[in-house]
Amino acid sequence: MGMTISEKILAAKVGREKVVPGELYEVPIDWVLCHEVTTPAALRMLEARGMNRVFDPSRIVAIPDHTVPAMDIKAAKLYQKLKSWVQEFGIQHWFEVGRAGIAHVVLEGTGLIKPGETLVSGDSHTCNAGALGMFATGVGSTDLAGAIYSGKVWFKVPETMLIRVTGELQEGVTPKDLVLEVIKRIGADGANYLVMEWVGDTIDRMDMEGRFTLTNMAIEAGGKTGIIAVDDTTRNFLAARGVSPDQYTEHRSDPDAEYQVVVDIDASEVEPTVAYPHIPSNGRVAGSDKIRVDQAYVGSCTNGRISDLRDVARILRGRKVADHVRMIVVPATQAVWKQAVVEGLMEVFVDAGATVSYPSCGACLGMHSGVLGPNDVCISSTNRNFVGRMGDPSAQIYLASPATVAASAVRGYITDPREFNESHQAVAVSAD
Ligand SMILES: CC(C)[C@H](C(=O)O)[C@@H](O)C(=O)O
Ligand code: SF4
Repeated sequence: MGMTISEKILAAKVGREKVVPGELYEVPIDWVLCHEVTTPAALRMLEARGMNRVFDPSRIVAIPDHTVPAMDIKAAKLYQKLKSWVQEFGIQHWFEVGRAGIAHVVLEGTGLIKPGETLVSGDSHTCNAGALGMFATGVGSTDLAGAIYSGKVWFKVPETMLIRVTGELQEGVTPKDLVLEVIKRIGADGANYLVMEWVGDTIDRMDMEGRFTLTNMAIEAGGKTGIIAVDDTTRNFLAARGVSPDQYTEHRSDPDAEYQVVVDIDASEVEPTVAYPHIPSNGRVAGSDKIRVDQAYVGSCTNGRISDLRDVARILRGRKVADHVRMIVVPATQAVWKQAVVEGLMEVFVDAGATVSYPSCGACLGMHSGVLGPNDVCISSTNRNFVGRMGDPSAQIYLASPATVAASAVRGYITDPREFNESHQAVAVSAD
């Protein structure tokens, strides 16, 4: 029996020919990502036990992102705790506020993390990096403390769910719609402790940004992580960041690898999908119901990349956000922010009546820059719509693609973005 890509990565790391799902291993970790929300607790755990050390300062990446620039004194203290630790231990990869953004998106583009490697962080969306053909997963503060101290984490080798996607996505339908459709089909616990491995010609044609959106949301189906094998798209993405193939190991699943379950998706049947409150698996076709929105939010580690901002600008260009809607666009990183300036997207947002906020997690987790009030209705390009996630518990969060968020902002109610497709517009004009 062959092995899956994730089994091969774990086997290589523990120095064995083969690993089998269910086995427990202490796995060497190549990279530990630290942000200011969960790392301080791990550090305090180590300090309390007189174990205050780091396994390798060159293998730790520290990026404050959730509560920065600090919006209150508590946040300022979390940031200070992370930064003083970075300075004390000479953590090599420190990304200061103003030189970074959302940690997962910053990290994916650094050229530090590479195919075949292992990555952990005290953050559930660490699975994002799986699109680079690596084993990346979120851990709790205790495991994070262990990883910082020893460079190792215990894992039970997970089984894998194969998601096979074939065919063309329709115009106006994006990877976000695809992943919301998959989570709708399998359920919010459908991939519990499974690796979600994405294959098929749709994935082969997808750019890295779309692939990160897919692997990012593995945790929303309970997945241990998401993963996509290396191909030319991955190699070119890495080459653009100065990383050549001799610097990493490409693993791929054997044809006779064993999967716990296989999910087949015809991409051409996927529609713009909106996850209704209060769970990401509650998907329905965008525009099925006329739902008035108060806030339209574009950002997060799922959908705050430049291609997402382009999708939004395409719809907002020459149009206005509806009078009763406040629209907030949050570029995921400083690099995305700058690129949006260069491409003139910022002007489009401002002209349309949307505001732009600094790169951070912002309102994705109800921290700042767009926290929802009682009964607010928000259409959001983020990844979770749990009760109270973005603010008041009575607020309603609808998850969607950036295009759907933009279309809904313009109309003032949740709208199918295909209404803004060029072909659709042409038909509308000729019918006039
Ligand atoms: C703050 C952090 C622990 C949390 C996570 O683990 O995912 C956050 O990033 C989130 O998206 O809910
Ligand atoms: S952007 Fe949202 S989902 Fe991503 S790490 Fe930040 S809070 Fe978590």
